Amino acid sequence: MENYERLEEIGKGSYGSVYKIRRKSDNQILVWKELDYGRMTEREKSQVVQEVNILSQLNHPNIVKYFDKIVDKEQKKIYIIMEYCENGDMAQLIKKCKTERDHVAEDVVWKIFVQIILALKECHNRKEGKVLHRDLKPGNVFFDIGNNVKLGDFGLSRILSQESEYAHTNVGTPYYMSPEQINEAQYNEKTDIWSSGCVLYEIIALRPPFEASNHLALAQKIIGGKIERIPERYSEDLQNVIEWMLSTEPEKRPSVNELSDIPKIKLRMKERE
Ligand SMILES: CN(C)CCCNS(=O)(=O)c1cccc(Nc2nc(OCC3CCCCC3)c3[nH]cnc3n2)c1
Repeated sequence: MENYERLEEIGKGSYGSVYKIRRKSDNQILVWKELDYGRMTEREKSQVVQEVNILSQLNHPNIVKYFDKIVDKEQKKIYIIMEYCENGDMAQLIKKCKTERDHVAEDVVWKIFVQIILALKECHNRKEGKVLHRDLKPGNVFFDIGNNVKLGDFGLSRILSQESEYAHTNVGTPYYMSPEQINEAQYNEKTDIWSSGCVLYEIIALRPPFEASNHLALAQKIIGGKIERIPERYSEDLQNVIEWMLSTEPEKRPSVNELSDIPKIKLRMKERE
């Protein structure tokens, strides 16, 4: 802890507080996420260790970098030290576009989309075994100082295993819940594809693909699978890829490899090599 100076709180995740910190050795600005394991079962604690180990192995320009962990036995807290993304999260960008009645230009949408797919490719195609994000949403897509996309909180959401009370604290509306999750089927990489489709839709339409005033109506819309066409200014290509990602049946959704073969995506991936 003495290696770091705690600066201001950035916000509260479903697992605990997120602080901006300064590493004293080189004045680098980072963040730490506090995880209170005081009320966790032995199984949950071993899951945290396992998830943090996976996080430490993920090394990709479009995934928030994990640096270190500090275990405070007295306070029963784990501090996960990660890369700080100066330009905030996509939820803020969407809010800004809405208030300024300004849309994100189509080529910017493709640039963001390509980086999300590159991050998912790193995880879904990982040779030591695929890693699922499990909680993709605008609040988990960050931008660094160069406006590069950084997917955050990989695996952290799995740390909140279903039975732990933490998992139910994030009381937000489950806009991004996939049909299979509603039917309590198994979560798999196609579920990450679904939520990425929801994120993409929201950057474009500045609202989620499915909205309702209560969870039941929302679930019916999600299972119904009908989505309004994205604003006319955006191309058919964009509409088609979103519809493909939001197929109600997981098998019908594209894998990250199939998405990478779409010409407009393939082209931009080459540009980034
Ligand atoms: C309280 N709200 C208004 C949000 C205010 C704050 N906006 S914001 O959009 O998150 C924001 C603003 C500027 C910089 C950053 N950088 C940042 N944030 C992280 O997590 C944010 C945290 C995630 C869980 C929920 C709470 C917030 C990171 N995780 C790893 N690297 C991170 N870099 C974020």
